[in-house]
Amino acid sequence: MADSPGWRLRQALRVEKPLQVAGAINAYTAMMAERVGFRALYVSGAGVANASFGLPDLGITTLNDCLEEVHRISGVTELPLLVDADTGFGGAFQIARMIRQMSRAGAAGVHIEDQVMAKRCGHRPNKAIVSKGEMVDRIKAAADAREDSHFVIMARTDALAVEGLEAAIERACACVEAGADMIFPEALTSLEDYRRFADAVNVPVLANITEFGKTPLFTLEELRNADVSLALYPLSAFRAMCAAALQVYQTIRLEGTQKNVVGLMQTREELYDFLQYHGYEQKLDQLFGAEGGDS
Ligand SMILES: C[C@](O)(C(=O)O)[C@H](CC(=O)O)C(=O)O
Ligand SMILES: [Mg+2]
Repeated sequence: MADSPGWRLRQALRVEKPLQVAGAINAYTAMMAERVGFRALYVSGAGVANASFGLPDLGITTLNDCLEEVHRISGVTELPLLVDADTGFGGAFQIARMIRQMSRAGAAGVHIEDQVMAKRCGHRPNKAIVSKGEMVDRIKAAADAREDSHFVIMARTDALAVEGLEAAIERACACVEAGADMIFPEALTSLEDYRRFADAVNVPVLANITEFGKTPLFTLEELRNADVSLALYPLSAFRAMCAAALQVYQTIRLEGTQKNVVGLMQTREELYDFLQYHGYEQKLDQLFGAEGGDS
């Protein structure tokens, strides 16, 4: 399908390398990320769990929880959305159903990982992974379920921490063979390892540049030199929003006024600009006349 979200994600990879993929914790931040020029957005599994449900990223949230975010975000942006589908949310038929529902909700692609269903954050210790065979089956089920051939199936492997580099690369290659369009090697620690993956798999490789994890905050230039095709910032804006929110709450509580933290805030004018508030207002006036409301 020309001009489907999947097609747009593949196009974006052609114009930008590494393609910067910005985590959007909700519909409004997606609009801001689009406005500053990102060409692709990300719906983080950790983000859905943490921000929408106040839960840790331990495989507790469901496909529907995630789909709801995808719906909301795809409703306000034309940018292609890469979505974190964790372990696929079930067995082969559930993975197939997940792919169709993600696609219908407006996703451009998903990544599915090889952790066991009771998953952990990729940058935490004691991860357990399924066998290579089981992971390959997840990818086969996903690739087979596509209704739009451009919809992107990205295989994420968490195997580095469990089985080492060679085994992780072998898994990634098996996933490509099974139909994965792109590879997400999780929690790598060196540029050299990214290069090894990129050389071996021959499909685009994503680097997850998440803060406070195992992967150093490599620059775009460094990633480009390691032949990385996508640079992901899954929770960067969310972490900053949380720190600012905490500061505002603490200040109001302690000082009895928010005067000292107003500088941290986005103004009403900026908010309305991103939302195109005045355009809506004009529409109202045009439809129903200008009298009657507050300004
Ligand atoms: C990319 C990730 O899967 C996510 O859900 O955003 C997380 C990010 C994080 O916890 O920093 C992961 O790397 O497991
Ligand atoms: Mg995740």
